[in-house]
Amino acid sequence: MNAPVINAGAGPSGTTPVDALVRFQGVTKTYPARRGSAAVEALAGIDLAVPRGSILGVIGRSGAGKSTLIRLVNGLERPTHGSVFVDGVDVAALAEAELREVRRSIGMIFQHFNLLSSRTVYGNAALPLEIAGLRPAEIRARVEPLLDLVGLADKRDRYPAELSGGQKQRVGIARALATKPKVLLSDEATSALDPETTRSILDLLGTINRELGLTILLITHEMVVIRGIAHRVAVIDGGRIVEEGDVFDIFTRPQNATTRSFLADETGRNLPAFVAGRLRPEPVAGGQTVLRIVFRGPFATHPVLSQLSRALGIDVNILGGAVDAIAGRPFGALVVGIPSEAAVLARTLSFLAERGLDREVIGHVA
Ligand SMILES: Nc1ncnc2c1ncn2[C@@H]1O[C@H](COP(=O)(O)OP(=O)(O)OP(=O)(O)O)[C@@H](O)[C@H]1O
Repeated sequence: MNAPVINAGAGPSGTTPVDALVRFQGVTKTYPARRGSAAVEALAGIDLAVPRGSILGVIGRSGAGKSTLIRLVNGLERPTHGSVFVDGVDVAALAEAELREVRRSIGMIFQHFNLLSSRTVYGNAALPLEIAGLRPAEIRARVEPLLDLVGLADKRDRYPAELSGGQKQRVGIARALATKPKVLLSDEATSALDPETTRSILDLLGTINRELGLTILLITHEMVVIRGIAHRVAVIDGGRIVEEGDVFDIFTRPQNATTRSFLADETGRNLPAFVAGRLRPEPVAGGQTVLRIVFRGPFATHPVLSQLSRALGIDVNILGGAVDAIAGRPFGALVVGIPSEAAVLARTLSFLAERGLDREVIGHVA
């Protein structure tokens, strides 16, 4: 197979073919017309690689095509055109019996956990191994360390009804790992959980990725999931990948409108209401020009605003923003007001440019 060369961060400036554990190549999925409803093109022209050992997050709104994408990986759906490779095997070309074999190398966790209420924690985690025909001693040797890994060793004889949502998802993770999969598919696995529990489940998935080297493909509608765990992100909208790249790059320099809207609350892109309501396109005499300044990496911790204020002899008014870390790297987006004189604006923009900061004039206020 001639692997297409794409930039997935695995080599210098995108010149190295990615060692993809999962690869979508020219994938289109059209659900045929049914009585009373037209055909739906759920996915169109998807080219996407999940590099081996990495975590790729796919984010999109409801109906964007996320579930379809993930169901193509385990062969629950077949593409209308194109191929989906899992470790080099085109799952779309497999007969049902071969597909069952490949599915053993794919673990999956779900939004609503999908546990059997009549089975204990141990019984749920052991289920795929029972189905695969392993002996009880082999099953025990596999499941007990997994219950330790997910922090549920002391709950092994409890039933799902006795567990919290986070604990249920930990059982789901143990069950997904039982067959030693090559890839873990996560379908909105934290969407039913509160923020703190979400954090702990994401931490667990991060640990599993690092310690077991497990490749993870996750779909979500929450940017917090992407920033918490993913190395790379693909933004899907209307069945197409509209933006894809390193999480820090996409968070700090989003190019696409859909990406920007997902990021609005995350990274200080939303203007405070008291500014947004007063914004005008033209400068106002005696007023302020409103700028958004993006600090990336080491610049996030530099006292650039006080330097700007001193160098130009102006007041810099902080109107909003956020300073945080994304994928472990410092990042800030601040909205500031400076005196709205053309000369001040020109000098401010060149001051910021000299320091390598991204800057954007948003408008003017009285
Ligand atoms: N089995 C099906 N038959 C017909 N249309 C379908 C089928 N499954 C999904 N679709 C349609 O395909 C499009 C993509 O759906 P999909 O479930 O993949 O999106 P999604 O991003 O996962 O949405 P959500 O977050 O709401 O689950 C939608 O327009 C949906 O209505």
